[in-house]
Amino acid sequence: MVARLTGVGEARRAERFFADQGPVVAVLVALSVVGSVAVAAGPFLLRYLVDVSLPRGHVRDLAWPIGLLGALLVFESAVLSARMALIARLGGVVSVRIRQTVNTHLQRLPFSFFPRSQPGEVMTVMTNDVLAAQNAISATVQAVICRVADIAVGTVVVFVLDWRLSLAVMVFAPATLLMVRSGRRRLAELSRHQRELDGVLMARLADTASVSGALHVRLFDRVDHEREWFDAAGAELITASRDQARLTSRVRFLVNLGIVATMTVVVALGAWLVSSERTTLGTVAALGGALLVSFGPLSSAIDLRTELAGAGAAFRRIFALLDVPEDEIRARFDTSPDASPDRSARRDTAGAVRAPALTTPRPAAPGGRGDHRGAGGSGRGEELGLGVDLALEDVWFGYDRAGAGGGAGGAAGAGWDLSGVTLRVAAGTTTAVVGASGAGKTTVAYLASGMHRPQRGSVRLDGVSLDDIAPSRLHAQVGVVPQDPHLFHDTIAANLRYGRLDATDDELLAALDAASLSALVERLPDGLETRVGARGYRLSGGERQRLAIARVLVQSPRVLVLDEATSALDTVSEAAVRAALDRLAVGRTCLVIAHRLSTVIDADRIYVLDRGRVAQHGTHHDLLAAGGPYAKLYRPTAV
Ligand SMILES: Nc1ncnc2c1ncn2[C@@H]1O[C@H](COP(=O)(O)OP(=O)(O)OP(=O)(O)O)[C@@H](O)[C@H]1O
Repeated sequence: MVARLTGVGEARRAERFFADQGPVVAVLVALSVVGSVAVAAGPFLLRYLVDVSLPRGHVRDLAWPIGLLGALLVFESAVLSARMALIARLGGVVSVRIRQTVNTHLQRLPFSFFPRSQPGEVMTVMTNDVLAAQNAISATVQAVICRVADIAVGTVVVFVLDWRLSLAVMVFAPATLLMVRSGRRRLAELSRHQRELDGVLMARLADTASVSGALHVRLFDRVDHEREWFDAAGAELITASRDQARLTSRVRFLVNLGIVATMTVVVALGAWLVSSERTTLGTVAALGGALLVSFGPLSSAIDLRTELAGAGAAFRRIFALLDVPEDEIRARFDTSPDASPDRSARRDTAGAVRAPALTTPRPAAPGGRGDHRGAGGSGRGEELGLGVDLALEDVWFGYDRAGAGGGAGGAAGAGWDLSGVTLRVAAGTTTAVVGASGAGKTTVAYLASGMHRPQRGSVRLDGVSLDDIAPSRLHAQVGVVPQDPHLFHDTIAANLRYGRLDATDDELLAALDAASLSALVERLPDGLETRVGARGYRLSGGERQRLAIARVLVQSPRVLVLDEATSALDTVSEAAVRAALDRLAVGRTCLVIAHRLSTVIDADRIYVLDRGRVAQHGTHHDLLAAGGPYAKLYRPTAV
């Protein structure tokens, strides 16, 4: 229904968002029929009033038809407001459904989607496009259910009143209807343009109004530049909406012209029929009333057309987002009820391989209750130093190949950011990855934590490929402290519980203590319940990093991936972060991405990356003694 009206094939898919709203639609249909029938009685009463009551000239003969007419109008108004309330409810349900579906889909997307997407793009879909879709669905339901009833009943009434006059209407009305169709393509084009501009505007706003965006706008004194950019884009948007309004009003004028022409013909023909006593004055008056009931919906069809043209572009964007393929591995292990009807990655539970046994006990969280996920042994104070080993085996990865289906094709070195990397971190040991900027160190961290999947080769935990481990299980085992840890705009406690939802306050305090943050939290007025501000900007850089470390302490994983960013900190902060990291690393399998060589001297093994390849590996002393890339990298820092 929506598809045909919008002229957008994808809109058919939107019908699923209100597929279970059958009862509401049924009540709407019933109300519409009742309302239209009530209105249909109006013209007959009018005819009686003009042809019978008025000539008699008695007040009592006028009173009851007028009273009944008034009562009918009141009844029709009540039906109309009930109808509007139901349509609003339907629209509300639909918009929430669309948002839920998009959100479910977003959470199931692979991480690689996000660095590629424009900031604010998703928000525009969630706000503007969902609103346009909601309005279109409400307008369509209104048009299709309610107005069809009005037009159908109106047409019958017109025929019953006088078939000759209604024939005149039948000749002119289709021409009026055709006018509604005029300018449809141009209107759709303008709507699409307007929506695109809107999207660009919102995306820029999301970028410049984010904490770091706002900081950089001010640091580079680009306040006027941003304002001018926004004003120029706004002016373009105004032009687009003015063009749209102009086109809509032109179509509306043509339609009104058609209605006036029809009415004129009806009045002229009616006058002739009355004067030649072939019909009564009351019939012509009643017919005029009935036509108003039928033509009213016709002229508002123009607004519907505008609404739907905009919705076509909105649906296209919503479904473009829903068509981004989900993370196949997550889909394979997902056992939740399928909330998204648009899942493109099929679930293949039969193909799901069991996760590794991972039976070795893992280190307990500081002051914590050990392994809470039943993935092996548990308990405070259990033997540390045991864990799982982590290995990258002949891993090939290219960002520009990600999402393109990977594949084995492509010559070595062409478009690969990692080429044939093999790297092992024995259980309970620390392995460091070093290399020049852009060598691929952070990419190794992404692969080791399953954020990106290699196109060739494999990443293994205890010999089991990450592809065969359910994401929930994998992320319980592998903790990551990224280069720029994200804190959510929530309390310290909530941020820490991102590590483990059921952690007790005591466990949180113990983790904060291990990260040397106890003093800070004690100083804060609301303690654990203090909000850290957008992205944690109410904390210092070092405090943010230590809070991120404490979060991973709460998570208490067996494998740790640390993408160090201590170079951004002053010496005191760095020492505090380093101490927290050391405490976090005890007894765990650690992969340290080192941006400063001074931090890796004690690592059990060091891998030197050079343009995505392993150039050397060994201990600090072996590598120094061997000369080569490591010695070259180390020397400048050893001064
Ligand atoms: N999201 C991305 N999309 C495309 N290319 C990327 C992306 N992220 C990184 N790269 C590219 O991959 C290569 C390796 O990047 P990576 O971030 O792993 O380097 P790094 O060794 O960690 O560098 P640094 O020490 O400067 O952080 C670089 O050439 C980089 O430009």
